[in-house]
This record gives sequence, C-alpha cells and structure tokens, in this order.
Amino acid sequence: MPLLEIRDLAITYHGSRGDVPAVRGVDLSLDAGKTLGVAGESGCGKSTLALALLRLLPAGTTTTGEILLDGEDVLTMSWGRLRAVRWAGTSIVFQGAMHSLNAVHRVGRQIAEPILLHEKVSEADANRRAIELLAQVGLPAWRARSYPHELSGGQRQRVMIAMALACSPKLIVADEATTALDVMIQAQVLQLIGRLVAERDIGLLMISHDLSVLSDTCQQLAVMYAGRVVEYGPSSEVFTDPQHPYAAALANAFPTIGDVAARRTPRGLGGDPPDPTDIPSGCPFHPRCPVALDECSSTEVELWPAGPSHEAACVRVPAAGRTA
Ligand SMILES: Nc1ncnc2c1ncn2[C@@H]1O[C@H](COP(=O)(O)OP(=O)(O)OP(=O)(O)O)[C@@H](O)[C@H]1O
Repeated sequence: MPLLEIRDLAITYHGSRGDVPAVRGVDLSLDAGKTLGVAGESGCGKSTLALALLRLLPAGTTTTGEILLDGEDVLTMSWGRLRAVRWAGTSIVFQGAMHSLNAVHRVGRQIAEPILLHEKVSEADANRRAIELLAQVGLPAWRARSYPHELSGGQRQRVMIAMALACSPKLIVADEATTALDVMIQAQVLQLIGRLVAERDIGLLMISHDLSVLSDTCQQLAVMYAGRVVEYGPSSEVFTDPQHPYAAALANAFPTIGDVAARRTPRGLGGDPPDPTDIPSGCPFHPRCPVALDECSSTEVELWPAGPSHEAACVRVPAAGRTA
C-alpha cells in the first residue's frame, strides 16, 4: 500500500470572485521513503494541494475525492485523529520560516513543543531531543537558546526542518521550502532534506515552481497546470524528455548548471496561466501552446501513458501510448 494516495482530488474555493476550482481531479501516489516533486507556475494549485493533505484549507472550501495516508482518508477522519496525524503522520515545511516561527520564543523550545504536545515525555527529554534534532540539521546545541531573528535565513529553514522531524512523521510536505534562500544555501538545505528523508524512510512531497530543483531532489515528478496534473513520471524522464509542451516549457524556463557554464539563456515561458474562474475550453494550455492543434481548443485529454511509468495529458503523445 502506498504511504500517500491521492484519488480524484478536487478543491474549490468560494471567494468574492465566485467559485475558484483550484485543484481539478488530481491522482498521485507516493511510497514510504520515496520523493515526489510537484511543479507548476504560480496559481496552478500546488499550495492548495499541500494544505489539503492536512485539512488546513479555509472553512467553506469544497474538497472531494480521497487523500489516503497509510490507507486512512484524511478528508473524513475525526478531528481527534487528525490532530494525531498532524506532526506525527504528516508535517509541512513552508517557505519563509520567519513567518512560521514564533518570534518571541527560543527555537529550542519551539522544536520541543510538538514533542511535548504529542508524546508522553518530560520537558528535559523533549529539550534533549530538540538539541539532537538541531545537530541533525547541522546546528550546534547552543543555537537552541537563539531567537528566530538571531538566525540566518538558511538556519531558520533548518530549524523548520528540525521541527518537521520532531515527531518522526511518515510524510513531509515541503512547500517552496528553499525558494527564498540563495543558491548555495538552497543546495545545502535540499541535500539535507534528501539525506534525512532517506535515512528515516520518510516520504517527501516537495512543491516548487522550479522543475530543475525538483528534478535534483525527487525521484518522481508531477507537473500541474490549471489545477490538473498534466505530466507524471520518473524525474529523469519528465525533466530531460518532457512529453507535455507545458512541462517542456517549464523544464526550459530555468537555467541548468550547464546553461550557466555555457552562458546560454533559457527560453522564457510566454503568457500567463489562466484565471481559474475562467479556464479555457479544451486543453487549458492551448492558448499558450506553441504546438497546439485545432482539436486542442475543444478536447481536454486525460493523462495517458507516455512510457512504461510515465503519463502525459496531451493529444500529441504518440497514439501507441494511448489506452483509449
Ligand atoms: N482562500 C482562497 N480563496 C479563493 N481563491 C484562492 C484561495 N487560495 C488560493 N486561491 C486561488 O486558487 C488558485 C491556486 O492557488 P495556489 O496557492 O494553490 O497556487 P500555487 O500553485 O501554490 O501558487 P503559488 O506558487 O503562487 O503559491 C489561485 O488562483 C489562487 O488565487
């Protein structure tokens, strides 16, 4: 059984602009100890998906489908069970640790807090665990007495990772967890996350607009556009041989180390993603697609096989791969 199985997930906000279908029929799965990256431009529904995994969406949002964590549906479990799942089952690392950490408490205390809340341990034991966790993310014990403003951005993000690990979760969701950091620190923090999840057999669902960052860290990649997954498969294939024109554009939108070394300019992605209250008919990417066919403005295709374990939702994927 997969650690996480998302089935036909659809999420609609009901806001002042009317209904916003932010996630539309997403299926994803992740095994324990494996890493899955979810990529896409701003507004494609990545954070909405992440928040749904812990039922953190605003009240009144409509969510249908299933989010099975070890076979148990997060969307229908009791509040008591959900409290236990938050931290001990799934924990989230957000972008911008300064806003997620409490400015008036020392970071050691903030790491010890979820341990005290979820486990029957003494304060001294929780503090000892906090110091061990700091060591695991590369921070010395004396840092436990620091306040968030006394740390650098990279150190704060390490504290967030220590907090996320505090109650030994089965799944970590990292939502743009390294985006605000400079490139060198980002690489260090990504390496740290990768090592810790591998050592502890934790599933990692990592969200970023940057496909190249995800392809370095994750084994599987899902590319989202206008609330749907448009390509899904092994990282190496999706990044180096994308089948959907949007995934291809995204893969080209960021410079690789090779591009930087050769001073090549990556191709930009023209236009903007659609307003989710007014998604174009057919394939939602067709107005921006450089290789759109006539049928793309009327037909929205489902994901279909583009390889043995690779799927893409594009009419141009060779017919041999199609199941229907
Ligand atoms: N509380 C809300 N009420 C109404 N609409 C919302 C709400 N939160 C998000 N949305 C809309 O849902 C869509 C998806 O937003 P979401 O934050 O999931 O995208 P994203 O891919 O994570 O973008 P970003 O990378 O900018 O965070 C966007 O169009 C956004 O405006």
